[in-house]
Amino acid sequence: MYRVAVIPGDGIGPEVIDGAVRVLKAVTGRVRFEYYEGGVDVFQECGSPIREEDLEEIRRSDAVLFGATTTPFDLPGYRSLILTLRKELGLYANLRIIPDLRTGREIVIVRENSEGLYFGIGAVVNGRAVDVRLITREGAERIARFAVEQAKARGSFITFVHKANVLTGDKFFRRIVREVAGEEGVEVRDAIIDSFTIKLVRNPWEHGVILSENLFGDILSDLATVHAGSIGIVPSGNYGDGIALFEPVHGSAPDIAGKGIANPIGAILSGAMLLDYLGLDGSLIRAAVRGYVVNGELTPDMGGRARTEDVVRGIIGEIEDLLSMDEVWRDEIRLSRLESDISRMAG
Ligand SMILES: NC(=O)c1ccc[n+]([C@@H]2O[C@H](COP(=O)([O-])OP(=O)(O)OC[C@H]3O[C@@H](n4cnc5c(N)ncnc54)[C@H](O)[C@@H]3O)[C@@H](O)[C@H]2O)c1
Ligand SMILES: CC(C)[C@H](C(=O)O)[C@@H](O)C(=O)O
Ligand SMILES: [Mg+2]
Repeated sequence: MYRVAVIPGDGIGPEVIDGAVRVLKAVTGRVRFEYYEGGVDVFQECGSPIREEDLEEIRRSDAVLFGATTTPFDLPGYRSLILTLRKELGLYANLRIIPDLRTGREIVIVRENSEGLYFGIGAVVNGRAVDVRLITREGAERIARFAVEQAKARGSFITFVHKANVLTGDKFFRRIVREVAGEEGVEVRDAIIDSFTIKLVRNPWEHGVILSENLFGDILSDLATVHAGSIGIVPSGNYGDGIALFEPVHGSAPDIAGKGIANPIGAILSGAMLLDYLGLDGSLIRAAVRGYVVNGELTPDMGGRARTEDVVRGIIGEIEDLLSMDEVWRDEIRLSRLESDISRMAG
């Protein structure tokens, strides 16, 4: 039995995580879910966005499923819960997979998740504000290795997106990426961040594994979601050398929170990534999602009138249909919907 720490968060976080957990329970009985609070309310109670005793328990879990929390712009001393968890759990690699659910194509983004402008050295002194953009050799090497493994698993290459024509840190980062990839025989293509945004908008599927520094990856991954049809369907995995955390790329969406219309698919596909990480099989969830998207009613962010609950029930229904089929026919259906999984398995 695996133990998964669930942190729903606030806004639409609880709404979409509820659906993701129900879908996970529909495909496996091998996961036990433990729930934890986190965010501004906990901060106001104890001065941290997550209680220390809860963090200790989370550290001992097999994986984390995270919703989203709202980050106030100006709450003195507050640091976003997701940034706190990435730091405390050592999650230095952020894998964001933007799916075209109708064709199986994917935009794969590997975002460095621990350094850059997020390292957290910032101050305002005598009317001057400064934020340090830190790139370390250790940080650059480990994310380069992560991207190399992703590229090799896909028989692909790396597009390193940077501003090395201006920034010292990116000149340094670029040299290390090329060193590491060269040792493994993986091709690295250069892309300069400003002009690359045009390529990502116009020609999104041909960039192999997109690797970039933290803030660039944050921006590129939201931009890329337009090619999925909605930010609401994009999953992600935060990985380190131990535990991993899975979350939809979107945020707490205060503008639609409580309306029952949040798209749960990003959280559900994050659950599929979590099963893969545990060594279980996430592909049944992906097949069910793709089956539902082709035939079912979608939420308003994708032009439909469905409610969150309709989509969750529809995907669970797809899972039940797949599970009711005999093994051969189920695999036929499952694999026919999962070109990207097949190509990944084929290496
Ligand atoms: N992992 C996290 O905790 C996380 C990630 C991103 C943003 N945030 C926080 O969320 C808050 C809002 O941020 P934002 O507005 O920039 O980004 P957001 O992703 O919350 O919302 C952007 C837009 O996309 C829509 N949207 C997002 N997810 C959706 C879904 N599942 N279904 C349907 N529509 C969806 C929203 O309604 C909104 O119009 C901020 O406080 C931000 O800090 C948290
Ligand atoms: C909420 C915010 C701190 C976070 C980030 O900037 O990484 C979010 O935008 C994300 O993409 O996970
Ligand atoms: Mg972001």
